[in-house]
Amino acid sequence: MTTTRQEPASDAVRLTTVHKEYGVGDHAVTALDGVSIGFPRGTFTAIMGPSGSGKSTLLQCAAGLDRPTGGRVLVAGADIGQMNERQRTILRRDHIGFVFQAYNLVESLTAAQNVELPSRFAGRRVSRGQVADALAAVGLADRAGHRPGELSGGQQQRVALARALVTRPDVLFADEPTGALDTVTSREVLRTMRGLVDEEGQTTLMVTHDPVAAAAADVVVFLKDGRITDRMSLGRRSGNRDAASIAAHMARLEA
Ligand SMILES: Nc1ncnc2c1ncn2[C@@H]1O[C@H](COP(=O)(O)OP(=O)(O)OP(=O)(O)O)[C@@H](O)[C@H]1O
Repeated sequence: MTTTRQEPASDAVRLTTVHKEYGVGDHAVTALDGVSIGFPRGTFTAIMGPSGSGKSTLLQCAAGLDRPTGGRVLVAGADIGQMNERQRTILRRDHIGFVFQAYNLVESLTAAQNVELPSRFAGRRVSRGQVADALAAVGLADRAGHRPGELSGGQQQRVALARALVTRPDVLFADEPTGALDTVTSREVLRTMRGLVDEEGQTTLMVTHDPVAAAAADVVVFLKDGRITDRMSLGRRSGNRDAASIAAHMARLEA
């Protein structure tokens, strides 16, 4: 594909003047209005913005779950706009991991079986060793045989993380991964996600409403009315101070 040559080598995902409209005519809603941004490999980006600003739409377009109405999305060097539905499904299976607010674990299966099952359904076998490695990477090596009902909310979300990471995806997409968790378990999941970036170089994109969650990232991107308004680089993280600046920035956007 000739388009791949234009992708900077360091970006795992790149959006170029991406537009997304829902509906037509009088009912048309512009969810993304010319968004251009690259997500460098090995970095953790948080996407924030007021309700309806286009965060989930950006995530869905960047992950190949939805198609933009205009512009271009490159994931792992491939142009999503040039792909049919089947090719996008394969791209998601082989290159992308997802975590959502709801863990969506199967209650009757063990943690290890939950990690293994979706890949097998998608036609991609993962070995026992890969499952064990994924559980170890999220700090749950000793919980492989436990069922979801025997795990805390934070541990269940970490099983969902292991499930997303077992195929070693190029990019992990997380939509409000701590939205259903209390402060303590939320911190535990964020620490795990941060560790995966630092130790495994896991490129991660996370949508969140929570400034504390966003402070775990390297960069916070702010959206308003479908446009990127700002980008805050957190450099060496300083926890609460970053969360306070992020919250102040959000308050200005929502004013
Ligand atoms: N399937 C859809 N059909 C029509 N309009 C949609 C659809 N999905 C999103 N929208 C609209 O697109 C805009 C952006 O929505 P999006 O869900 O991306 O925002 P968000 O920032 O994630 O919001 P929230 O924080 O409330 O989840 C909103 O105006 C929303 O109403």
